[in-house]
Amino acid sequence: MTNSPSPRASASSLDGDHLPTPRGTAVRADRLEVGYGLPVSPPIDVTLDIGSALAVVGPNGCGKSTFLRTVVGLLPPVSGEVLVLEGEVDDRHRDFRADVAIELGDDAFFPALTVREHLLLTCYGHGVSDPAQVVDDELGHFGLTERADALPAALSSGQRRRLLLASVFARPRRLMVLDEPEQRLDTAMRGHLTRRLIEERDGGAVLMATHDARLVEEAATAVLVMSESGLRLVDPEAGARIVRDEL
Ligand SMILES: Nc1ncnc2c1ncn2[C@@H]1O[C@H](COP(=O)(O)OP(=O)(O)OP(=O)(O)O)[C@@H](O)[C@H]1O
Repeated sequence: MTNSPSPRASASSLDGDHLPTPRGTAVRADRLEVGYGLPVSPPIDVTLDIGSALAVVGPNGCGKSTFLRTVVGLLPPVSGEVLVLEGEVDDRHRDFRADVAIELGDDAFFPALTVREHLLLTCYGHGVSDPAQVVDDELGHFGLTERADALPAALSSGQRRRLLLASVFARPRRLMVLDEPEQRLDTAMRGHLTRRLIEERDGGAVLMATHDARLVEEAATAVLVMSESGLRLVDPEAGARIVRDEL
């Protein structure tokens, strides 16, 4: 661990002092090396504040998913340290799972539960107070109302993706961790997701890996550019340009 503060991916650090004061730290990585026995990227130093959204971009295989998997406790750090919501990363701990909503692109469904039943189950598991209403709202947001009684096998791949994203938004959370949430979504739904992620910054934080320049430009407050040669923290406009022109 270093004594110097890690680069801060908060809106305020990149845009001046006119934005609301952050309310706590969502993710802090200190000289964090991620990988599978051996590191797959240079050490990561970054701080993501509540009220901010960090997009992680870079070419295929640079370690974006591996970083996200380490942040949510699915992989141990190779070296260095990561703190989530100012505490240890431990996905066995109920508080950690209550605070951190994860969508890493793994299609995992109960084959005999409908779309609505999947969302209700998520709400019950997280103690949502008005599950029926929340589920109706998310079905509407993600364009699944007409498919609410369908089984996963009867959905299109984009609709399955919408269900996974709806599950993340249906439950309480302080930090959202998303791996390429734009995958398999049509343009309209990508726009809708972008708006939801912007709203998420009101009291929450978002950490996402993405290859979508528009999502970077509109939904992120800072961008971590990963590459073999090193890591850079840039503003969303520069990050979107890098995604469009260099990746
Ligand atoms: N389970 C694993 N065991 C060993 N190496 C792995 C494993 N999963 C991924 N890797 C390797 O780790 C490196 C980083 O992979 P990672 O999935 O984090 O990349 P990424 O930046 O998310 O790529 P993409 O843009 O393709 O999603 C790659 O070289 C990959 O081959």
